[in-house]
Amino acid sequence: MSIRYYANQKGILILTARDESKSVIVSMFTSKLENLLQWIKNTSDETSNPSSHSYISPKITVKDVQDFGRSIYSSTAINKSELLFRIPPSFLLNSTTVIRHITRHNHSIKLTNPCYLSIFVPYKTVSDKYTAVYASLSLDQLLELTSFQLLSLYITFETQRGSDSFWKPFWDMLPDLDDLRLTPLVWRVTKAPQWEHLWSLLPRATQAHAEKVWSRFVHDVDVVHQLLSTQGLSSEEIHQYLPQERFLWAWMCVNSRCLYMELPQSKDNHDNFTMAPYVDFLNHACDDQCTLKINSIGFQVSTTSKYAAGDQLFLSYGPHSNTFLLCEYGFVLPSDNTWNDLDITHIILPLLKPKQVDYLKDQNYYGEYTLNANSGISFRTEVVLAVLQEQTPGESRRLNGLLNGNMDGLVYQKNSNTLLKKILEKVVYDCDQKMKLEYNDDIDEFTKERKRVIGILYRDMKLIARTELEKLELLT
Ligand SMILES: C[S@@+](CC[C@H](N)C(=O)[O-])C[C@H]1O[C@@H](n2cnc3c(N)ncnc32)[C@H](O)[C@@H]1O
Repeated sequence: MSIRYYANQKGILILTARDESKSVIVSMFTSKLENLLQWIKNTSDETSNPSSHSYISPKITVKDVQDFGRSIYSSTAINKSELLFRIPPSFLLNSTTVIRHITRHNHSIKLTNPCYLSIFVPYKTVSDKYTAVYASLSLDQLLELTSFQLLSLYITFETQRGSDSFWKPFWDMLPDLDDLRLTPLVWRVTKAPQWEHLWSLLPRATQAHAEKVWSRFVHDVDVVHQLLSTQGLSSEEIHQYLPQERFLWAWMCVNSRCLYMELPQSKDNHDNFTMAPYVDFLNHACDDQCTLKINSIGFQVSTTSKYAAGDQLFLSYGPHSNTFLLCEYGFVLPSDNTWNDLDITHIILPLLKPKQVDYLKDQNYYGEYTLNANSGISFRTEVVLAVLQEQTPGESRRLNGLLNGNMDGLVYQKNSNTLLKKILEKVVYDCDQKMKLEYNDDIDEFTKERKRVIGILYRDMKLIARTELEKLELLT
């Protein structure tokens, strides 16, 4: 249970705590935040020894608000291009720092790469059953894990080490699993009430994305379990060291809070990320409102626009549709997500004849037929609508002209528009049935919320279909 502040329309924060128990929760939040600041040796003077101190602008504050969770607000006006945070490398959680901390417990490993040696680790460390596992792991075994697997394993272990973990102040400010309750992966792993039904209600494209997240998670669980079994742990012990819900929570914290950062020892781009205390309180908005810079003195965030006192500060996590945001982060933008798209692949594929399928596969245009909220139909969609008009597409000069960019495709437009109109009318009809979920009255609060976001996804899809239909009507 966490206390919330409610932002009114002007973004002014109103604390709703009235009774004493709620005030206790508020003061716990404040003291955990202070611990975090103390731990990262915060200074509000950006000139003082930047290589070891974190800088947190004195013009910002963290609040826990409804619908957003912990969020960063300006406490006074902030200009464009002002530095907001600088977190030094030793306080960033990524595969470099984790390997440095883990190998501290294994005296036979000598790290030589300078990227590890500049990381601060406490001289005194407490030994326990978790550090005994660290001590048994070789550097090769650690380097074989993806950053994702390594960080999820480490967070799961370290959070069970309580105050003996160097990172405790950071763990204490991570969200609860309940805060991530809208994520389909979380419903599925925790077997939430009606999860199978909820899963079946998801739009196809969202369901497909949620399946991919599930497969990634299951794969990571398998890899980490296998690693621990090679260290001599029985399967019962593995479940004690890595309780499923705690691992899920750690995995979701990594997934929803990782920021791109190139790391010297990473095997591929997926490993290039870090978690950054305090910076990770920034919520997402479509427009890029902050900019990131990474160098030897750490991870730095500056503003790209002005803020008035009381504004919430945002960072764009990337060009993400609501499907992506829900599956990966556990939230949706209720309106104006310019990256939303409508996937009509499942309606188009059954219309294709074998020769058309072969042609599309040959040309790498098979599947992923979408319309975007802003830019309308994608080129892939335009191509497939043209291919549907060709009996022997491989022999069509006009089709090849369209694909090579030598022809504008006008010759196909009339029939493409007629077919697209029928498809979009079907989408609108289907969405009309499902959008009502946004206003469901399920008696279980969490199920109600989950259904509400599914309803929003259908509303998003209908909006794109209707906008495109209006454009088509103007053309006829
Ligand atoms: C990097 S964290 C941001 C801090 C987070 N609010 C917290 O309480 O710790 C990312 C998480 O914040 C929440 N979040 C981010 N942007 C949001 C938004 N625009 N609306 C609602 N929730 C958002 C989601 O739960 C997401 O998984």
